[in-house]
Amino acid sequence: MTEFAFAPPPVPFVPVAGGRRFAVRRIFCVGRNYADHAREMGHDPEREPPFFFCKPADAVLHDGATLPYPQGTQELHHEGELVVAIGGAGRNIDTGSALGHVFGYAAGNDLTRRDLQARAKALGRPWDMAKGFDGSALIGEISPAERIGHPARGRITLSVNGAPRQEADLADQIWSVPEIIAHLSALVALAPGDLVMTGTPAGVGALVPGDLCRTQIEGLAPAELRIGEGGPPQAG
Ligand SMILES: CC(=O)CC(=O)C(=O)O
Repeated sequence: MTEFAFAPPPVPFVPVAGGRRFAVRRIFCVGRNYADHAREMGHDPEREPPFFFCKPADAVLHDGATLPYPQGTQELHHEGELVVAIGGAGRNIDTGSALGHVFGYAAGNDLTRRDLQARAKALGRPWDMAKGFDGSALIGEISPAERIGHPARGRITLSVNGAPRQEADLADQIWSVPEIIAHLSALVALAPGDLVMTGTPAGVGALVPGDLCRTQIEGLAPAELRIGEGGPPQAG
């Protein structure tokens, strides 16, 4: 058998409640999925179909991790989000069967280098370097759908050092989880290991070294990270 030129990298994973690991394949993110957040970013929520961007699988950060303040930015922002873990393959999935492709749910934080994003938007360039940097995808422990069902409503909050910054209800999402899966699977074939970060409510804001940032969603394990001084990410 032909050998690899170097040892294959470790498989990124997210812990699952009860002890297993969810191997991460890809991370998709939905943009502007809460009307109030779309408005705070200067957009009209009524007229826009969902759009997607990606983060690398190895951008995953576990609950309890310290993220050294990322390089290349002066404006690191938090975005608390519901994360959907895909457990069943499919494309062109209809909304009626979409939930059958879901393995479970987690709380997460779509960390964003807002200054780089603003520059990319102004120049009509991709968001990859604003959204897909090392440690940019905090994903909390996954609760399997077979245990908790499929949360269509419930409080989602994000706090920094205990002070509330973001608060909404999952029912406020413009596009529901089945609709997101239907739209996304019309663009790519979904597969077990894919994660979908489903968008953030209003109230995004800056994080600085020393901050403790916690995303909490009713019925799910919280996802927390601390911001450290600059340097490579450290495991949780
Ligand atoms: C404007 C954004 O940063 C998009 C996004 O990540 C979200 O709405 O969530």
